[in-house]
Amino acid sequence: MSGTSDPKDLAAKVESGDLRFHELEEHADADTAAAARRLLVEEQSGASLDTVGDYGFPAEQADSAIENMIGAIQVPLGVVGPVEVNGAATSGETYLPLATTEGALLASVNRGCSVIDRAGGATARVTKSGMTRAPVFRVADVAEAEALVSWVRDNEAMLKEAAEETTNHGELLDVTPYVVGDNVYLRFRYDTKDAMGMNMATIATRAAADVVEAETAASLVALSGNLCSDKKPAAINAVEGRGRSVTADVLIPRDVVEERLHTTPEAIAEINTRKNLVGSAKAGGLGFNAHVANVVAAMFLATGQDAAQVVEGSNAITTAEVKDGNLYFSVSLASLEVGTVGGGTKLPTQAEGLDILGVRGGGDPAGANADALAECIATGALAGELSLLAALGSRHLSSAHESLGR
Ligand SMILES: CC(C)(COP(=O)([O-])OP(=O)([O-])OC[C@H]1O[C@@H](n2cnc3c(N)ncnc32)[C@H](O)[C@@H]1OP(=O)([O-])[O-])[C@@H](O)C(=O)NCCC(=O)NCCSC(=O)C[C@@](C)(O)CC(=O)[O-]
Ligand SMILES: NC(=O)C1=CN([C@@H]2O[C@H](COP(=O)(O)OP(=O)(O)OC[C@H]3O[C@@H](n4cnc5c(N)ncnc54)[C@H](OP(=O)(O)O)[C@@H]3O)[C@@H](O)[C@H]2O)C=CC1
Repeated sequence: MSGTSDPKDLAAKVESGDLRFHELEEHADADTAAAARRLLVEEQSGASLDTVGDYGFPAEQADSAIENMIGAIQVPLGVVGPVEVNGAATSGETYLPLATTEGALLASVNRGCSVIDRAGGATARVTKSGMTRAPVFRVADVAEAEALVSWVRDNEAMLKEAAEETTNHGELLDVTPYVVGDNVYLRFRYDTKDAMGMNMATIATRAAADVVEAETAASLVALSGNLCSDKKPAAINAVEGRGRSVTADVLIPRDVVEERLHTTPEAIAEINTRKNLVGSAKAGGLGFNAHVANVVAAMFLATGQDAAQVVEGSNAITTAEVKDGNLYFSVSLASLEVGTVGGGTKLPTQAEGLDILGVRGGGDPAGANADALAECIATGALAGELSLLAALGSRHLSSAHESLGR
């Protein structure tokens, strides 16, 4: 990079057609480039961007996270807890970082955490792991489709070798074919360790798709054929999982439910059945829960995850049962796509969010940090479900949002 450190000079060159709006980082440092774009946007829109331009990290550090940068949006960040997470990858008391603009949300999750803590903590486990990419191939007819499926079954090792040549950490776990007429979808599933893995899986699948095209009659139509399925509501993720499948549960003594949540185990179990299970079934929903997306979104923002994948993160089922008079409560997130390396996790504020949980960077063994993050998010989701169902039981939902959320 060489050139000017004057944003006005840069902006003038864009206006005169000498420089392109998206190439300013080639002619100035990233902060100057962002300042020049603000000037251009302010002039065009009449907006004042002083606050957007008042960000607390060098713009250069956001280089791999955004193009056409003009500044940063600041979302308030808070914590709930500390709460005891008894996971396989993490254990002990931890604060959970949540970034949100929804008043009452942290109060609610905090209440849930305090109840979980009084019950001895949440147990959390990742039960399945794998990031998927499913290219679609065109074949001549059903006979050729079947031939491709057979070839894939016989040659998975060849595909694995090609895919894994593109990555030091990723491992191809399996390839599942789906046939629809003359379309063949190959759903590649990878262990992406501590990375969320969508770039890693896409690059590896491209290499494997080249082998499929070279060795069979199939023709690649699109590297993503939507059976992956990324950033869209899809039953395949709810059933088969994507990213981490993670479950958290807790057994809460009756007196804690009554004293801290102002309701009973029976009321929470009934609400869960009639609302989260029957209500969601009637609505044709995929999320048999109350507001898992709230905690997933807030913890995703706080820790640098890809916000669009909250779609999959909300594929969760909440269960509630009265056991010997006490409340057994669980939440199972089928497709939680999380990483502690790569993507937005590299940004300074998000990396500090990961530090609160002690999971920044690669884990030992690789994958352990992303597993721990999944266990923490599942615990937060458990707390949120518990508190909201209790508020519905004690009829405190609207009053809570009158006093805290407006
Ligand atoms: C608001 C509460 C917690 C009050 O509940 P409460 O029991 O009256 O509160 P409290 O004053 O007795 O305090 C109990 C604990 O709550 C926490 N707490 C309490 N206040 C705060 C605060 N200001 N800041 C931080 N933490 C707070 C804190 O842990 C505290 O313990 P302490 O530390 O005092 O021993 C309760 O009424 C509640 O949880 N309401 C539910 C609100 C909620 O869950 N909203 C979620 C968003 S709803 C939505 O977006 C989705 C939806 C609803 O559309 C989905 C659907 O269709 O279901
Ligand atoms: N391409 C696409 O279609 C899509 C991309 N995205 C974006 O993809 C990004 C996330 O992709 P992702 O692949 O996770 O991240 P990156 O593309 O940032 O790659 C992360 C890299 O970190 C390296 N790495 C270092 N230590 C570890 C470790 N302990 N475990 C795993 N990997 C490690 C790996 O290199 P190596 O592979 O050499 O081992 C890995 O490929 C996000 O920015 C997201 O927004 C989102 C959806 C779709």
